Amino acid sequence: MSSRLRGIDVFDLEDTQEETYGEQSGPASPARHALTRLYEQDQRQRKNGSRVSEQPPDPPTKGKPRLLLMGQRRSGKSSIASVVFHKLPPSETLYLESTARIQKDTMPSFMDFQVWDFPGQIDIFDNPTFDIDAMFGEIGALIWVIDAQDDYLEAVARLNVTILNLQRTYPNIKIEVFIHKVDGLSDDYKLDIQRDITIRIQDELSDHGFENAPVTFHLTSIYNHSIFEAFSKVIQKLIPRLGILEAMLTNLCRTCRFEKAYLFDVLSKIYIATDSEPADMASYEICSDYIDVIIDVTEVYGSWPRTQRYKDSLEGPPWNQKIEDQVASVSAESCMVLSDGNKPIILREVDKYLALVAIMKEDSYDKMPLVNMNVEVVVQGLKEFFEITKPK
Ligand SMILES: Nc1nc2c(ncn2[C@@H]2O[C@H](COP(=O)(O)OP(=O)(O)OP(=O)(O)O)[C@@H](O)[C@H]2O)c(=O)[nH]1
Repeated sequence: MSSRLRGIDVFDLEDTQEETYGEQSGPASPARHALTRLYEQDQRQRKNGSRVSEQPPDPPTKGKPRLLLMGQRRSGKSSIASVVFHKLPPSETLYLESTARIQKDTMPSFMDFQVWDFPGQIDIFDNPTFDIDAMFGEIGALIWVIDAQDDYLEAVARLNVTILNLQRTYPNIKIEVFIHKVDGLSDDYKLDIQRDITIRIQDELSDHGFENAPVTFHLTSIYNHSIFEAFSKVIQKLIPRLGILEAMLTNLCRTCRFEKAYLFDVLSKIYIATDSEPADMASYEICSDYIDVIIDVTEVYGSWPRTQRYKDSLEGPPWNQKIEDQVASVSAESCMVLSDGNKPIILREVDKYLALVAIMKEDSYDKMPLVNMNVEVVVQGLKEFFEITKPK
């Protein structure tokens, strides 16, 4: 087993005896077990040149996973894509023009997915020029956007036709219904709409013999974090072995006494995993806003590349060690702590796309060196996870 993987051992703040890296003597955590199994499986696979599969994940996709945004005209598809993936301020979506042709966007992110924005007026099943197989063959998820502030009966009817057409040939396609523009609607009204739409879709599907079609509903708006939360849930379904990531974060929270930890895709601010405590909007918002603070600060002050001379002086006497061996985090500049009230927040870059953000409890602050060490160990584990699970 590689030393890096062995480093998945984390150090409990309760037990300050265990402050050195090394073999863990006590019982291993579920995350460690899972990652070890995954690692060994990967080693076997490399040796045999074949895939050894204990629990087969979703069928591998050849290209980049694709998210298709569909729905009626003016339902808000382009606004969603622009706000989430291009940082357009929500108020500026008022000036977006209607989409005339399919917009294909490749998102540079930890999993390099594509977002296709369909014009509302197109009915792909009515139009023989569309190659349905090329479109849906390697799809990650179909996101159907319904304008909750408008009459939605026609949108629901079109969605039903689409699901029925797809279920016969592509039964595994994940269908995500965004009941959108719910800002300004009362909580009771939102839930009434969601219930009504859900019943209409499920009744239609069961009339045609599809009882358990994979359809999920989300209440969304571009004017708050709900759209990011919904995309997070959609993307998480595309991550193979998400449970391992969640177990690693849960373990980190337990050992460092963090209240909540999120693994973020920094560009889109979608969170791709969190610990097992229930995710609440407030903690997501504060962690996501904190990423903005860090990005803004970096934009103002720039990153801080060390000159070779400075590096040589740091690595020389009295330390006589490589910088990487001297600090807990190689990219120490992105490891910062801010205090929000009495709860510090820690952000640690994982790679150029991902960052780990956690809300700490008050009393964990005085054990910062140990916290840093645990975070570093988990970050190395995360890197290893993505190395092993990335499509080959
Ligand atoms: N209140 C509110 N308005 C929204 C929201 N999302 C989008 N809109 C508005 O809805 C209008 C239509 O948005 P678009 O993104 O152009 O809709 P579209 O689905 O791409 O439309 P087509 O390109 O014609 O298919 C714009 O004026 C947006 O500002 C939302 O969450 N809440």
